[in-house]
Formats: sequence, C-alpha cells, structure tokens
Amino acid sequence: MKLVIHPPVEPDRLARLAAAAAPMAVVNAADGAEALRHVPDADAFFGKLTPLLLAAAPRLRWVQAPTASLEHYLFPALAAHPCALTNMRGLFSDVIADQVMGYVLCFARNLHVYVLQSAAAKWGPVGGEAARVAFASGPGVVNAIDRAHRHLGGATLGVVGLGAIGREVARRAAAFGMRVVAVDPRPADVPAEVAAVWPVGELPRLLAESEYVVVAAPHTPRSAGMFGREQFRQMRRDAILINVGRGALVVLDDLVAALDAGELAGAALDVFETEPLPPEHPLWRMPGRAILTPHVAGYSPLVAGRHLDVLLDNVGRFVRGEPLRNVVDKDEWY
Ligand SMILES: NC(=O)C1=CN([C@@H]2O[C@H](COP(=O)(O)OP(=O)(O)OC[C@H]3O[C@@H](n4cnc5c(N)ncnc54)[C@H](O)[C@@H]3O)[C@@H](O)[C@H]2O)C=CC1
Ligand SMILES: O=C(O)C(=O)CO
Repeated sequence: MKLVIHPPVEPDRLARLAAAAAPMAVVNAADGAEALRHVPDADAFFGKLTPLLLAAAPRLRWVQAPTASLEHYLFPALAAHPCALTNMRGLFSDVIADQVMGYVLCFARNLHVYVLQSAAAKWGPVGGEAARVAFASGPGVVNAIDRAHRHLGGATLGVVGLGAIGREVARRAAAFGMRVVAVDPRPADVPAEVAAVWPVGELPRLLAESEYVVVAAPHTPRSAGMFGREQFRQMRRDAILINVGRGALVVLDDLVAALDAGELAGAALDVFETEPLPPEHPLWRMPGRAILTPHVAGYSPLVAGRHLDVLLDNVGRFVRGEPLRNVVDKDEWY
C-alpha cells in the first residue's frame, strides 16, 4: 500500500505520519512531477489532488483534503470517482464560533466604533451627543443612544449551514439568551439550543426574523451567490450579516448597494469573493457598518495539532480497514 502526499509536509509531521501509516509506504512528493510518478500505484492521497493526478491513479481508494472547504479540492472527476473523500471540518468550529460572537457583540454594543473613537481620544456615545448627560436614559424614556445599543437576550440569530461551525455558534448564541433558528439541507446532531431548523427554501423566513444572520455553509455549486440583492431586501433593516463560510456565497457589490440603501445595518466578513479584498473596495470605507477580517476566524494555536490528529487517525483507520473520519458526501457538493 502507498500514500502520496503533495504538497509535502514538514519532516516532523512526516515522521509521525510514516509511523501511523506503517506498513503502508509514504511518499512526500516535493513537486507535481514526483507526485505524478508515484500516483499510479497509490492507494491514498493527502493534499491537493488535480484532475491530472487522479487520471493517473487507477488504484486510489482515499483522498484526504487539507481544508474543511472543498471548492479548490473537489472537481467533477473526483466527485464521480468511487474513492472516499475526507476533509478537515470540525477542527476550528469552536474558535470560529468565538469570532462570530465577537462580531455579534461588536455590533450589539458598538465596540468596533468605540475602538475607533478610543484611538482618536473621542468621547461620545453612538446614537447621540451625550457630553451633557452622564447617563442619558430616564425612567420610561428610550432615547437615540438607547436605541443604538442592543440587547442580545431575546434577539434572533439565524444560522445558514448548521454544521460543525453553525452548531457551535448556536450554543454560544443561546448562552447569551438569543433565539436561534437555522436553515440546512441536511441537518444532523441539531443542538437542543436551536429553536427551529428549516429547509434552505425557508431562507426568506429566516432572513425576515433574524437580527443576526450567520453564514457558515460551504461553497458548492448550489450555494454560490446565495446572498444577493433579493436576499438583502428580505432581511430586517437592523440586521447584521456575518459570513465565515465562503466568500462566494455573498455577492459583495450587492452587499455594498444594500448597505448604502439601508436594507441591512451592517456586515462582518471573514471571507470574500476575492481574497485579499482589493484596497479600492468600497467595503473598506464603511467603518461602523463593516467589520472585515482577513480569513483568520479559523486560526488558533490548537488547530495545527487537531489537523495532525485527524490525519494520523485517518491514516491508521485506512491501514486497518476501519471507517474514516470526516467522510464527505460528494452528492451534497455536486
Ligand atoms: N473562515 C474560516 O477560516 C473557515 C471557514 N470554513 C468554511 O465553513 C464551512 C463550513 O464548515 P463546517 O461547519 O466545519 O462544515 P460542515 O460540513 O460540518 O457543515 C456545513 C453545513 O452546511 C450545510 N449546507 C450545505 N449547503 C448549504 C446551503 N446551500 N445552505 C445552507 N446550508 C448548507 C451542510 O448540510 C452542513 O450541515 C466550510 O465548508 C468552509 O467553507 C471552514 C473553516 C475555516
Ligand atoms: O479549512 C478551511 O476551509 C479554511 O478556511 C481554513 O481557514
């Protein structure tokens, strides 16, 4: 048996992989040519399999993708191939959900605006001039400053894609007292904290009800462009869109137009149609309404170890003929 790795992994990871794979041979291919020389008798592949490599690998029974997302790894010939495909989903769900709650808290409490004001030594509550009053609220009086600062308790958060990330978001949001609803074509292990899960056709209902809409779905042919002007018009005018799934799901020109038209109140994006987001993009000039992070929601010191654990676990399972972890249902993607 043979496992081909390409692009190559670092020597310490290779040593651990080789130990887990024994007696399967492991080839850490330095370049595409070396990978192509070795795939004809490969049983397993880890890394970026290309259509050329797949066509040259008649014995392949397992492909492990190095990411959770598959738009750069899954192509029609691989989707039609009988080999098992596994991915890295679930490794960063907790830390991504933490970041989502960070966005939610920023918009609820204007923290991102106060960070900008702190840098400029500016005192002034969002929603009004309060230099004259220490605490603006009075008994029974709801003023503009009150209205500009939101309660999370009782607010509705809609999750689009109730997978590993979506479920962690749901648990955290519920802990803040939020009501959580979701759409997902194949919901599984739905947490008790989720009030309702609907099919994707019910997206307009989720958009109409949610103050916060969290996109945590993969980029598939069906989800591309899922959020355009029509969907923004279905959102509440005070809604915040949060995208930690994939950039291709949200049409950014439409988002900018919708923000300008006041069809929604703000957006927090970690992923973009084009990464890096070009410096001339209008979203960079919407402070207060847009929080932009450079595809970092999945980073933490724990993730590299979890990544290696999945790889070692799956290599061992493959050698022993046991069911693999994180098997992808290719029909779900194509
Ligand atoms: N921002 C970042 O750094 C990261 C982003 N991601 C992205 O998040 C995505 C989700 O990751 P996980 O939750 O771990 O994956 P997962 O596979 O556990 O969950 C994805 C969920 O989305 C659902 N889904 C599929 N198509 C849908 C659609 N059209 N509408 C609504 N739901 C749909 C699936 O049924 C599944 O329940 C990944 O595919 C990846 O693109 C993943 C890791 C890091
Ligand atoms: O694994 C993925 O899909 C990622 O986006 C990692 O950051």
